[in-house]
Amino acid sequence: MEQMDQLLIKAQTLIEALPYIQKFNNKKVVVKYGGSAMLDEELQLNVIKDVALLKLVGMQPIIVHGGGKEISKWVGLLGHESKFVEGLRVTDEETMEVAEMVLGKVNKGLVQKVEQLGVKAVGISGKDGATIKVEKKLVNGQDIGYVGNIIDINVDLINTLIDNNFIPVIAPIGLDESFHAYNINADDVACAIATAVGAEKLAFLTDTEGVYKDPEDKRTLISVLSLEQADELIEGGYIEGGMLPKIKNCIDAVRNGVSRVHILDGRMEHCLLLEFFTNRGIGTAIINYERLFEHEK
Ligand SMILES: Nc1ncnc2c1ncn2[C@@H]1O[C@H](COP(=O)(O)OP(=O)(O)O)[C@@H](O)[C@H]1O
Ligand SMILES: CC(=O)N[C@@H](CCC(=O)OP(=O)(O)O)C(=O)O
Repeated sequence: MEQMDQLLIKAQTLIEALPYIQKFNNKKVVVKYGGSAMLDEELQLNVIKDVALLKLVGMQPIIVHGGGKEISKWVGLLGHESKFVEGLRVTDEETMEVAEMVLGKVNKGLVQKVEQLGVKAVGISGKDGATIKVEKKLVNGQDIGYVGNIIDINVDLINTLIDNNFIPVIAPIGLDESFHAYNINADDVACAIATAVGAEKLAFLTDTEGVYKDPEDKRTLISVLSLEQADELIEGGYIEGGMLPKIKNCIDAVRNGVSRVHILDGRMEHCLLLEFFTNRGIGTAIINYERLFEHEK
């Protein structure tokens, strides 16, 4: 009897997913995968299984990955210390070389895992097909090296891959007008790509439950954040380090028409499936209330 109950729960879970599967059918969804949630191989496989499932039920997922912690590890092994300004890595010529090597390895590792599950994937960086065009990014007027500010996304290659049933897996590297390689914050890439392809949803998988009002107090997790509240949190100094570019990107993506932007805990098993296919909101959703009401009219 107990076994029968468990089977019924499984069936109910599938039924609960049905409206979401219909809603997102043929829709592009961008998954940004980064942080220490990437370092654990088993966790990585679970995240990739979720993305493969999104693909198999008819969505068009695009993975944009980071690898910041892995880059810092290798910069350290070479005897240097990583420096960041407003969450962005100061990138000299040597660091750029390390970043390209590490991100290339991370990229192909993710592709390998998707392929292992019988789903087609192609790993690219923003260099391929001139997908990501950048200029040098200045932070408060400060030159922090080969750090790119995205000025254009060419969606041709991404769309060709999707049209041919591949999941594009994208590393955060771009080219400037003289074809020099630049390191780009992966959150910037996810946001720019989600906007350029007109994604229905953008999910950031990171190493925190979501956004806290007070990062020291886990009870202050915010489930839904309006654009105005997000601006206030930034101005109030509640958002620090790598969360700063993430939230700024969430705000940009929502302002530029991506309907749903979520920050999820990539360390939580199957957080993507729970977010996509159940009524239980997890993590933090960043919402444009005006557009939400427009939708409902
Ligand atoms: N208000 C906040 N709420 C949640 N996390 C925050 C906040 N302010 C700063 N953070 C930090 O931001 C980190 C996530 O950003 P980051 O390390 O860049 O992630 P990723 O590598 O996945 O892009 C968290 O681990 C946390 O330490
Ligand atoms: C300019 C810049 O900061 N680039 C990032 C690119 C990788 C990244 O963003 O990785 P996560 O998403 O895992 O943090 C870096 O070098 O760390």
